[in-house]
Amino acid sequence: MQAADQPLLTTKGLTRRFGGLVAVSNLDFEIRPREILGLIGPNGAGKSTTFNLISGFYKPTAGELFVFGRNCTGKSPLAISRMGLVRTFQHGSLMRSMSVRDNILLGTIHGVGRGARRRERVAETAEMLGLTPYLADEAGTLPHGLQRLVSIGIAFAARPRLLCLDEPLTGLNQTEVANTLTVLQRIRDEFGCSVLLVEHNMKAVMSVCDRIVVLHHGQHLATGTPTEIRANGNVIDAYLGHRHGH
Ligand SMILES: Nc1ncnc2c1ncn2[C@@H]1O[C@H](COP(=O)(O)OP(=O)(O)OP(=O)(O)O)[C@@H](O)[C@H]1O
Repeated sequence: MQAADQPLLTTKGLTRRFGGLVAVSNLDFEIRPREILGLIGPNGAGKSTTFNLISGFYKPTAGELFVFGRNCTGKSPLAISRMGLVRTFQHGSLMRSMSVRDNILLGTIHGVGRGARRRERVAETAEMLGLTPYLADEAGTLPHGLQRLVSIGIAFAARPRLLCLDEPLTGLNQTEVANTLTVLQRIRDEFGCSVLLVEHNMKAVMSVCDRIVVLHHGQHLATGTPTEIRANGNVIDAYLGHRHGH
């Protein structure tokens, strides 16, 4: 059993090179139970690379990755997702021609049980995300904001302990952003699930995250609460000074 306060994920010296370019350099950070952690940084800072490293899609050039206390360095995406770390993709993960119900059902393939249990899980997930009225609709016909929620629903239907979201707010209007942030808070508060949020919408990150990790040129620049990050001179110089309010 893991101690209640043991980090869900820890990286030690995580490094990824692409030829001569060091996309992520010697990165140490952790994700704690029941927290929404923002991962931010200017374009090219190394956020997506970090995201791909921790979900097993990229192998690190150096360094180690621990998931729930186990060394998972070099493990496959499937092995990592079966340990309870589930991710979404920047451009959505849904099957456009399938119903919302069948999309969410895809997220229950592993570890949920048989038919009735899976259907129950779909209903509970849809309720949680406000998708119940759309269960029979073809996913590709829904407004953009609802499609994003379906993608989150597919990932969350597996009831991960850590849900990793890659720019889930891109292209959403203000109402859709607010709605999605409420969903993320409920996922944390009601299910005790931690969330890793890679996101450019700074206002949203500042409002929803418990802690924020800032990358710059592949290097760790700062970690802190939103208040600490806002006041951090290095962050302001490197990033917020140019992009705050984006
Ligand atoms: N597959 C790859 N091959 C070569 N270089 C890559 C690859 N993926 C990323 N890079 C480079 O690594 C650096 C970090 O890129 P990454 O996509 O991780 O940054 P990011 O912070 O996610 O940027 P953005 O906010 O623009 O999505 C960039 O210089 C990028 O060009």
